[in-house]
Amino acid sequence: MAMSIRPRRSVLYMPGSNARALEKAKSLPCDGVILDLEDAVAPDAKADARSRIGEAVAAGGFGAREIIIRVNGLETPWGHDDLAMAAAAKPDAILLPKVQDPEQLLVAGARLDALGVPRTVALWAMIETPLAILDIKPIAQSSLNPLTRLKVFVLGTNDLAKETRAALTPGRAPMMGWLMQVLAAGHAYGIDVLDGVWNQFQDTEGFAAECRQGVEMGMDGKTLIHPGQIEPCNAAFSPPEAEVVRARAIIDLFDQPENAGKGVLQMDGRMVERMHADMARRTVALADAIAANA
Ligand SMILES: CC(C)(COP(=O)(O)OP(=O)(O)OC[C@H]1O[C@@H](n2cnc3c(N)ncnc32)[C@H](O)[C@@H]1OP(=O)(O)O)[C@@H](O)C(=O)NCCC(=O)NCCSC(=O)C[C@H](O)C(=O)O
Ligand SMILES: [Mg+2]
Repeated sequence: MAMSIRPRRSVLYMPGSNARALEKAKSLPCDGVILDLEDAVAPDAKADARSRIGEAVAAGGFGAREIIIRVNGLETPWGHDDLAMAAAAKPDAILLPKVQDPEQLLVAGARLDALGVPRTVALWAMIETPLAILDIKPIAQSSLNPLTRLKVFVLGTNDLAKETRAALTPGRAPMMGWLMQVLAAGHAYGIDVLDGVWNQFQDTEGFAAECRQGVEMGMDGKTLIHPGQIEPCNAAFSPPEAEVVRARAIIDLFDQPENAGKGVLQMDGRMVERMHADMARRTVALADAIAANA
């Protein structure tokens, strides 16, 4: 059966207070856009930003890009108004900051149900506190309850650095264990995991290295802060053409009638098992979805 997959290679944050940036979102080649009401928007600008985002999302025009609204936490003075705006605007997803307990997702999900928001509007969770890392399995497991609408984890490496006092270094050695824990928990429950942002947006080499590292770790994509990061990020997170060709060959090999009952075969001197055919189907589905959105 054909696998369906939503590319989330490049997901760009835009401050909701920046009208020009919101308009730009309609033409940028990113897979998703996070319209931010949280950290990128000063307290005095939050009400205006909320109205601007509500109007922009309701008006549409974003094409195949996935539209996500990042609200303020429901424990802040702005969170409930943000959620009500997002409920009315119906983006593809609502991103909750600083999730560190399944209860936060259950509360937000129940509120969206009460507001009559269809469950096709997902909840995404920022993982950016030490408690979230320590409790990542129950948070991921809560996605089994449809009330939570949980589909994606977004790593907030800046907040994680602030809260843990770990340094954000090239190579990210101090954080690697935590990031891999989030990936293991997310992927165990079918949740996509998006890497954190690279702050030094003019350092293109450092950014490319961090993208490559994210791919090797198993990230589904990366969150971005500047339009200049989109194309290199898309390139890094797209399966290379040679890998797609090989993936199609593995699928064809297992589809041959003479191989129907076989669990292991050889191709070009390499062992391939049915698990490799499953991985190949994912690669092909991702490549096809990227091509369909191009
Ligand atoms: C980082 C920036 C403040 C840099 O802004 P600026 O100096 O204006 O950049 P440029 O002059 O190079 O901009 C060139 C043009 O591109 C537009 N632009 C810039 N950034 C964006 C963007 N994010 N989305 C859309 N368009 C953008 C500029 O308007 C210029 O356009 P034009 O005038 O037509 O030429 C800035 O890039 C920025 O604000 N970035 C986003 C910051 C943000 O959203 N931060 C919050 C999310 S990060 C975070 O919180 C992660 C997590 O929670 C954690 O804890 O880690
Ligand atoms: Mg943060």
